[in-house]
Amino acid sequence: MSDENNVIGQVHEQDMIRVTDVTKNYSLGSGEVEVLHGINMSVKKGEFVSIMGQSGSGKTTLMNLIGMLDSPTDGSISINGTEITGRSQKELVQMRRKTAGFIFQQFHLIPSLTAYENVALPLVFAGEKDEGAVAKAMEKVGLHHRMHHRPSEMSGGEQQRVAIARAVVMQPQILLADEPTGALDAVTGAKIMSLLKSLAGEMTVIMVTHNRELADHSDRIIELQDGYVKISI
Ligand SMILES: Nc1ncnc2c1ncn2[C@@H]1O[C@H](COP(=O)(O)OP(=O)(O)OP(=O)(O)O)[C@@H](O)[C@H]1O
Repeated sequence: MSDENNVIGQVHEQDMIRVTDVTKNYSLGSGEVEVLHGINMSVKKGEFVSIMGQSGSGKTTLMNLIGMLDSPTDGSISINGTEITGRSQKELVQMRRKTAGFIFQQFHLIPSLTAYENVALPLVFAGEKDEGAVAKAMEKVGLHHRMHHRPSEMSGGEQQRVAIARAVVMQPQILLADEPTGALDAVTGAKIMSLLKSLAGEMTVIMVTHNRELADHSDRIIELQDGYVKISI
């Protein structure tokens, strides 16, 4: 694939995410395998972008790099104008805490904690106490009436809402969602999509999905194929 096909959008002052010539290799027993082959893309502040592509095309790998959970082998990534490549683990943890919120297909709530306590966790880890922020996040996801329920006492959709509240309680600039509706029925999934859509603008939302219908709710779709950007609509 030519470099031209691999360039998405123009570099722009308002870019929240800028990925430049990013490659990612994983070590595999005898050697290394390259799974991202020079990705170029940018996402504007407040934009809602879906990343699509077949299984193994590199969606989660790219998402983990943007979310500072992993580092590229080569190339550079900047978030809101700040270069994140070449940083120490400690710096990355700090930047991630301030900048990014994550949600996953499985909600990853702590079963023994109430909804309120689950949402408050990032504040606890940051050594902050802000009951107003927890209430505000719960309100944002429409779950202020479920504050004291435990995950087992909530539906899947409600649990994902709690996970979203936890992801946004620190007011991240970017919300990263990996198959956020994969464990939900179609109606519940559509409601979660509306919620994500309502959060975009206030923050930049990146969603990995296999579902084209869901991706159509976003502002733009970036499609990966075998570690290359295939198309951006
Ligand atoms: N830690 C790892 N070590 C070695 N190879 C890996 C590792 N993580 C991912 N890979 C490989 O990298 C490629 C891309 O994986 P990735 O999980 O990013 O794909 P994906 O598009 O998110 O797939 P899916 O839709 O199935 O989740 C795959 O071939 C995978 O086997």
